[in-house]
Amino acid sequence: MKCIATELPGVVIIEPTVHGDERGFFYESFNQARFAAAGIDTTFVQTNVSRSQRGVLRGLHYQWPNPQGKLVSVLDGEVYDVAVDIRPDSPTFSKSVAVMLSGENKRHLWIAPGFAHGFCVVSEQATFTYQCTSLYDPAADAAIRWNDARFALDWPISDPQLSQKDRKAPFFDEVPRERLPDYVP
Ligand SMILES: Cc1cn([C@H]2C[C@H](O)[C@@H](COP(=O)(O)OP(=O)(O)O[C@H]3O[C@H](C)C(=O)[C@H](O)[C@H]3O)O2)c(=O)[nH]c1=O
Repeated sequence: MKCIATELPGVVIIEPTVHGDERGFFYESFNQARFAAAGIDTTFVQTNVSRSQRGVLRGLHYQWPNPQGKLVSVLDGEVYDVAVDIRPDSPTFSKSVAVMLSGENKRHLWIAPGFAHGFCVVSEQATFTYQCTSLYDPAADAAIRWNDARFALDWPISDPQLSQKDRKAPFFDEVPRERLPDYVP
């Protein structure tokens, strides 16, 4: 597998080694030893799958307390995936990384705990799957408005289909400090 650093420490693009043969292909989506050797020493306790149609945008979401690290990828279709540093004390606060993830490129994105995450679907359909380092905690589940000008995200769609929760998500400046992740160097 190949790891590609991004401008955000804690957000890493991973390209798995794909084993193709006349039947199709095989790749390891996660291998604890290989990830640890690459500096991502983690395990996962929950795997999620969501399916969305073109134009759907899910995000920007995070958990605090009980933040989740996420290893995200697309099984089929294509999404524009975004991780945003929302930790006020972080040296890279308010910076973001955007990556195209697709069933074709098989790219994964590791997003350490403390970042907000979101994606929008640019194919007819997309099956999105991600492993989390901590369990879903509805009381800690939080969202920030997808198009908050503070983060200047360059979404490839302008009028996304949003959940009710995401339509009403607060802007960053409306979120009390205690509901934002702490920066852990
Ligand atoms: C996240 C989650 C949700 N749910 C239930 C709660 C709702 O009844 C339903 C849909 O939840 P929600 O609208 O929050 O799902 P998404 O909008 O896809 O949220 C996710 O999408 C963004 C991109 C993320 O990175 C987060 O992991 C996650 O917030 O699934 C669960 O039962 N377990 C879970 O772990």
